[in-house]
Amino acid sequence: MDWTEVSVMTTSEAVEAVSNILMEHGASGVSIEDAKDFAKLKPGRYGDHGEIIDPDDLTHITQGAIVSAYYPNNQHIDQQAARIGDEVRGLSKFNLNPGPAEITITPVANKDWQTAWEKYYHPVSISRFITIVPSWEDYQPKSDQEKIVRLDPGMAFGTGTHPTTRLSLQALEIVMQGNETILDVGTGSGVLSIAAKLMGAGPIQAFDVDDIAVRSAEKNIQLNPAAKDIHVSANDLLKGIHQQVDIVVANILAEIIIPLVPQAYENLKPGGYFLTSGIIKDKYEVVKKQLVAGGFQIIETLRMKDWYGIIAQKPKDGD
Ligand SMILES: C[S@@+](CC[C@H](N)C(=O)[O-])C[C@H]1O[C@@H](n2cnc3c(N)ncnc32)[C@H](O)[C@@H]1O
Repeated sequence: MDWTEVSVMTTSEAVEAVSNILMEHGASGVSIEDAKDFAKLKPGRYGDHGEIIDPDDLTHITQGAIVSAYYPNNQHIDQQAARIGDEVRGLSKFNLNPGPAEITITPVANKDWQTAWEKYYHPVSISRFITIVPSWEDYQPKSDQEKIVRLDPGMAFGTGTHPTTRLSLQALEIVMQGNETILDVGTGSGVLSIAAKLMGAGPIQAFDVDDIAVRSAEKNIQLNPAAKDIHVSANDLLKGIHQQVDIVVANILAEIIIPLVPQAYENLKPGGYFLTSGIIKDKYEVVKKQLVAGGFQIIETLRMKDWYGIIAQKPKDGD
């Protein structure tokens, strides 16, 4: 498989947010070159191979930062890179300086990357019952209880291996008992909706603001016949949606979860759960505060590496 490297020229302060944007677009990891890191290097320190380092001898950028990610080639990469650029420039709304936000696209046709891709997409047991299997892998469940989600993530986020997806699946497993109605906001590859269906959910509606994600989720639903009645559509969060469901699940960046809080509250039955993930450590307190201010009770916090997920509940009548 051929790959494309997408690099973003930004500022040191925006590195984390830009990395999140690249991950949201389906990257499995990012590499960061930050001028600040080079500035911290002291002459005479030992390098990885025992050599003495003189920072002046290293080729490096002298200002700002470059965040790069790799995506499998597809015909939408130019549009996707343009959207990444727009989102990076949009960081100024959150008082983060995006810097030049210049995007560079470089094709990478390299066998090593192919190996990395295959290594990354082996079947992965994501929770007690759910195993995610790449659509091209032959895999037989090891027990009757093991539920298989077949996925071809393409350019949409949601291979199942990212900690934020795992936290969302764990939260679903904790609250679900069967037949719940669910709204999946920011469905990406559709992974959470499909897994929820296999865990016995009732009607599910999945939304994503990105048309590529909507198409990817629809394709993945077809790969999983048990999930064929999931309804996917393009929508900005839950704008214009007025329902009364048992669960709203959203694995989206903290900044985007905040405007979703009142919409989720409105769309939940009393006693319904709002499951949020995609919350990086620094943003956990802010999101928690917004949930409480929005009327939710915090039931449980889940954590994996630097990522947090929150199980919040709309109070039952009389609570
Ligand atoms: C981190 S990915 C999560 C994908 C998948 N649900 C998972 O858990 O792996 C976040 C998704 O939210 C979508 N998204 C971002 N902003 C959104 C918005 N305002 N409304 C709906 N979806 C949005 C992105 O396009 C992306 O597919």
